Amino acid sequence: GLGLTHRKAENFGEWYSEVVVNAEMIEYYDISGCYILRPWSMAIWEILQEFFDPEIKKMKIKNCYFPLFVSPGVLQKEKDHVEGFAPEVAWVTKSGESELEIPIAIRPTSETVMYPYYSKWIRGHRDLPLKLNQWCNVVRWEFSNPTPFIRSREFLWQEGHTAFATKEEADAEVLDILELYRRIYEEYLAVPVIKGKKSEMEKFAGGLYTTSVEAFVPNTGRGIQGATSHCLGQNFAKMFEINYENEKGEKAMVWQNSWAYSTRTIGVMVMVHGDDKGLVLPPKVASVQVIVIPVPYKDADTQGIFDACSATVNTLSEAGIRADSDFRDNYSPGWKYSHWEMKGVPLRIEIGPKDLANKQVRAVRRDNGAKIDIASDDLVVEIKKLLDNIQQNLFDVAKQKRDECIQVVHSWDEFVKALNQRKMILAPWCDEEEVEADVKARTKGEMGAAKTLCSPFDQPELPEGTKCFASGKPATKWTYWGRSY
Ligand SMILES: O=C(C[C@H]1NCCC[C@H]1O)Cn1cnc2c(c1=O)CCCC2
Ligand SMILES: [Mg+2]
Repeated sequence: GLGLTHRKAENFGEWYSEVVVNAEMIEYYDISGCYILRPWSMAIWEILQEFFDPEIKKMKIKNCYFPLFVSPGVLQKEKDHVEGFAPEVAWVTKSGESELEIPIAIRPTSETVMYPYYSKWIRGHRDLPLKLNQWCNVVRWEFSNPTPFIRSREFLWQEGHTAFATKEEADAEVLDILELYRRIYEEYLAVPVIKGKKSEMEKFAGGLYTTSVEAFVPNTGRGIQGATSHCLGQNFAKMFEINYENEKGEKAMVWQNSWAYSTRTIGVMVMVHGDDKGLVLPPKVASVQVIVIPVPYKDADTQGIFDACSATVNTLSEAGIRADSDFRDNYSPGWKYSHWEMKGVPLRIEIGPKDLANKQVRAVRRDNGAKIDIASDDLVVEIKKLLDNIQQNLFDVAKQKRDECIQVVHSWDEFVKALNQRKMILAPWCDEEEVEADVKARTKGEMGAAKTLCSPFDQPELPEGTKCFASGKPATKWTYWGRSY
């Protein structure tokens, strides 16, 4: 039949895999960890791109495209950048039958591809700021459990790479980009996120500091890094000799940022909003916001019903609403209801003989199943209101569920208890790296260890004398901890 065989609350992993396939978002591929993005999910990626790309263009960031291949020399150039990641780098070693003289890496990220040319292009202060972005794919040969959208060996992302004369400019841009990432999650995907700073252990090793938006999946009790915006400081400038002659004629190194969001955003949305009927799409990212379904009745005016459906689609489309109809005569209305619910379409419109006679349509909400009769004359206004309401409701429900998962703790025992209750834990911490390492060691297990997710910019009051939950030393900041993806 049409329905899912796994329930979200019972077998999350199987439920998720089934939803992304049954909603026609993903097709599994014969190479492990690689997935086909079908139009239903590609459309979401494009909608997010249509928001983000104009926004970075407003910031005078320009798109470019660098090669997929990285020569080994530069990849190894920034030691702490690559050492921890080396096993994930995929290499081309042959062409046809012949071995390549020198193996070539496939980009896992593009710092080392781009920065030798930043060094060449940035000579004087007039060459700054240099602000480039590229929309591309990257390859990371991950070994831990591959999951569509969330962890795949190839994924799509944008990666921004900017260079400034001053740290102040870099610091400001880090936060401007992070706000765009928050908007992607909260305004488009209806997923609540927390903005914060990564710990020294969790930050991008090659950088100065990392900020991120952190999401949370209540069903698994795991945090997930939604997107990152790093200040690289002058680390890469030193490594790749990216310096310039400043106004005073002195040689100075640039200050750099790099920032990315990826197709992982789509997986987070599926996990947060999906239910036992399948995908639930926030209207803002739904390629079809309204599906119109005729409900013919044996001797009733079938042509009239089909005409009313076409007119409804046209009226909505002209008003800028993404509407479509399902006129297939080889499926029953009931089958169609289940099919479009599985695909997560936010609103269904049914038109049967009674609706026709009463010059109305019946709208059914995907988020809460509510049925609403709408006079055809009020169609556009009422449908727009419903779509806005669905968008807001999905966010509110997700935020309420996420907030219920947040647990404030003050001691180790409370921490362990909350961890076992699959919570997102807010704890006072001394911010010492070896203490984080110790927490990881003490919480190691088949569910994975606890780690810091971020230290929220929005810090609660930290009373004088508050102790670190893990070390008992004086706490210096509130930090979110949890198991993660
Ligand atoms: O990619 C980044 C940092 C940075 N890259 C550019 C966009 C923003 C941000 O993600 C971190 N990183 C993650 N994963 C890997 C690498 C790596 O540098 C390098 C080698 C293989 C795997
Ligand atoms: Mg990784």
